Amino acid sequence: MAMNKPADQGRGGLAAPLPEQVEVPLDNDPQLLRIRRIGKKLFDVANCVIAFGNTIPPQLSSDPAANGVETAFCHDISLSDETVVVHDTRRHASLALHPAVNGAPHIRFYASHPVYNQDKVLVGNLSLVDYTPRALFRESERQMLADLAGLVERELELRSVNASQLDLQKKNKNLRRKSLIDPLIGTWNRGAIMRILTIEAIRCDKAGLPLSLIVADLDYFKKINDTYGHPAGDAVLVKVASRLRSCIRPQEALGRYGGEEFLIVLPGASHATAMTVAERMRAAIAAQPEAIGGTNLNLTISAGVASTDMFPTATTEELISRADVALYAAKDSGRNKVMNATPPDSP
Ligand SMILES: Nc1nc2c(ncn2[C@@H]2O[C@H](COP(=O)(O)OP(=O)(O)OP(=O)(O)O)[C@@H](O)[C@H]2O)c(=O)[nH]1
Repeated sequence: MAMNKPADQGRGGLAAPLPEQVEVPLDNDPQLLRIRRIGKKLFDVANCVIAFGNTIPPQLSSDPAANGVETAFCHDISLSDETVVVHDTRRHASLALHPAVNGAPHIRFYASHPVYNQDKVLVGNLSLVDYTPRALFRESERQMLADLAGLVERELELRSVNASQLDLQKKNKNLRRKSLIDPLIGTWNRGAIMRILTIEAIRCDKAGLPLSLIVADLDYFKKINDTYGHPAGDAVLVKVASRLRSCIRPQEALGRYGGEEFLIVLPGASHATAMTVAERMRAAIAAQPEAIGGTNLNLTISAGVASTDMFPTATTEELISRADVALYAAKDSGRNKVMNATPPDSP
């Protein structure tokens, strides 16, 4: 019997402890199944098994190329960092005692080659199993077995690269999201809402649709801060943002334009529609007091509305400043009001 290294330990008696966190593929990974099928055909053996250090052996695999008993047998043998060839298992000290050797399906031949991950950590073995002993396992066959194990390693590497890429994409997405969202109230921040306004203005212009915007501002907010403290003021901003958000549709956007000033972009909305939305917002805030830190606070907003159907040639900046003028008119006329920006000669 020629053998490079005795496969004489059960899974519980590994010579070297397995790394805890080794990424291992699933047993029914299609790429690995393909490699196993090639191995089976190439070496004309009963089975080609890829056993990973920390996977549970699939006793009943759905894979037609796999045989549960042989797979379990290969999982029972400790990982080896060298090529192992057992020409006849009946003559091997410990394998001869294995139930799959001294009983059905009477495994007689076993060969394996180590599989490393990209960190050069031993993670598994690619093994061949057959029912008849083999007198010979040539050097060229050892080389082919090593090449096959190399294909498995390549798969692991690809898998790891894909996972890192996905992770990076996720992180980028989160970072991008963070750069667009106001950290306190969770609406678009000023930069993001301005970008949305620019994009929507171009889109509506091309489509021949109107575009409206609302600038809404909390009334007497300084008094809330002064009376109840800045954290209470922050809580008010969060609640108000939530009520405003409930008044708009998904294709409309709410952003924090300044401290307690909100910009709402309404693509496709006419001036009349925008006035209705702004009035709905005003009513939603004034409808009932907000409980902040055990105190019921009566809140109101004032709002100014400007639309391209009233100012067809206005730039987005001009529209905002028109809405701002209307907002201050609403403040001047007593607050808790909505005012519209109209051209000087309109009724
Ligand atoms: N708590 C809190 N306060 C803020 C924040 N940003 C701005 N403010 C405060 O908002 C207040 C705005 O005050 P003013 O501009 O006088 O407005 P106002 O008191 O609402 O008065 P009117 O708008 O005229 O009704 C200031 O006290 C700012 O410090 C914030 O993020 N959190």
